[in-house]
Amino acid sequence: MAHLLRGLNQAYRRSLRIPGGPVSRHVYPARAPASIKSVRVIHDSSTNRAAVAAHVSASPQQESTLKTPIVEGSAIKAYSDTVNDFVGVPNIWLRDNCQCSACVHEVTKQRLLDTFQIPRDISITSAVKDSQGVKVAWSDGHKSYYNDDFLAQAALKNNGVIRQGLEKTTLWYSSISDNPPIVQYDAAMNSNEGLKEWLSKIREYGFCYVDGTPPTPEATEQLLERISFIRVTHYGGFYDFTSDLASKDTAYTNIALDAHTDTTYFSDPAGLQAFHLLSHTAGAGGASLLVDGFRAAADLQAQDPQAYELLSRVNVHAHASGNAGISIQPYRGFPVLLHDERDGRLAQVRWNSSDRAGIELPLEVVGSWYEAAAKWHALVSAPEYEYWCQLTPGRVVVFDNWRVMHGRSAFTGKRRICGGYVNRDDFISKFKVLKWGQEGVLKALAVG
Ligand SMILES: C[N+](C)(C)CCCC[C@H](N)C(=O)O
Ligand SMILES: O=C(O)CCC(=O)C(=O)O
Repeated sequence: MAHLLRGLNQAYRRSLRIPGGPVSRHVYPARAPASIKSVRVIHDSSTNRAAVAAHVSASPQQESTLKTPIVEGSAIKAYSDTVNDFVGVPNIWLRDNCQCSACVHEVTKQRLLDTFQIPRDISITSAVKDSQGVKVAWSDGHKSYYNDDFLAQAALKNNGVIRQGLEKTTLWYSSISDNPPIVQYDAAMNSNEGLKEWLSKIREYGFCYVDGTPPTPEATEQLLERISFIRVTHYGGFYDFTSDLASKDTAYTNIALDAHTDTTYFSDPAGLQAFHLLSHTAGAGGASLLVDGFRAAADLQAQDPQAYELLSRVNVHAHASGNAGISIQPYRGFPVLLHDERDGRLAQVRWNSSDRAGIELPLEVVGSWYEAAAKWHALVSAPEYEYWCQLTPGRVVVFDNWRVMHGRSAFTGKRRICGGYVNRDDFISKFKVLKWGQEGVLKALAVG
């Protein structure tokens, strides 16, 4: 066995070009980011499991925890949570990120400054600290002002919080059925506060119902457009479908669909997906399935780190080839568990056995991927992970297609569902501007 593992290991590492030792992945960063406020154990009554949810309080470094920058002569220093000390802010970076109206277009927020006209030996001729920030005079004659909270984030690792629109994360099992996240249609439609609450719940739980939605395609489409425009694909834009194979995909049939994420065949899978069951007549079945992929990933990582690593490192290809003249594939393969290279967080689950194409491993070792994938499949198809729900007219489910898998039971009769996809970046954009305001988001651009 040992020689087999060694051989597998060598072939596997060759194929993955992993230098040196094992790469361990974390659903959450190895180090608790400075912003972690609490780790709360949630006792899941139905399975008596202690489900640990690391509550990453994703608000940017609270003002109170941000460390005010230091001015020493003509040097400006920002606090680094890598070295736990203040470090010098490079002049070229600081000059390039001047926010004045000559350097940044006041309306478009785009850089007007020609970065490559900045003298390579640019220096600070004077730096004066006031209660809000630092006034800087440059050797090229330019004058800048930098807010404290801008400089305070400059050398922090976890600045992806705003960029990613990170919210606290609550992982769940099937017992989420006891108390699923719900908002009301009127609130989501009529106020930004209601819209923010809805998106915040999707960010926290990976899905949220919108109850009280008029059972029409028009109302459903308007609801989704509160978030952003609906993504058009080879299925069209806003979809209203039944089991008539109008599009050549098994979604347009009445067979059962195992837990999966959609559009794994796009380089950029849809960010949000929505379903609104408008009617189901003369038949039965067609229950909906949701599974928290981040919950399953956290448990796989704890139970079988090697399987987790394989699924995090081995690229898998996908395709959509049913419609005439179409065979869509991403420009490269992607792992089932895709991590943010910057902070190690699990960023995306890509799981769809129906649409899977090649597995990027030498044929002689491809069995290792199947073994790891079988462990994943065993988790995500276990009753404690499967949240079965029966959609009804008026209850729209919107879920994060990068985290939550979905499926359905087989059905008979005429079943009509409508909904749509929203791009990931458009979803996050809407959420973070609602949460931190345009200014708060703009201030974080230069720091990661
Ligand atoms: C458009 N609508 C949602 C009705 C169907 C899309 C088909 C999804 C495809 N099986 C996939 O897994 O990506
Ligand atoms: O019909 C359903 O309930 C779900 C269909 C589905 O999984 C999909 O469209 O991706």
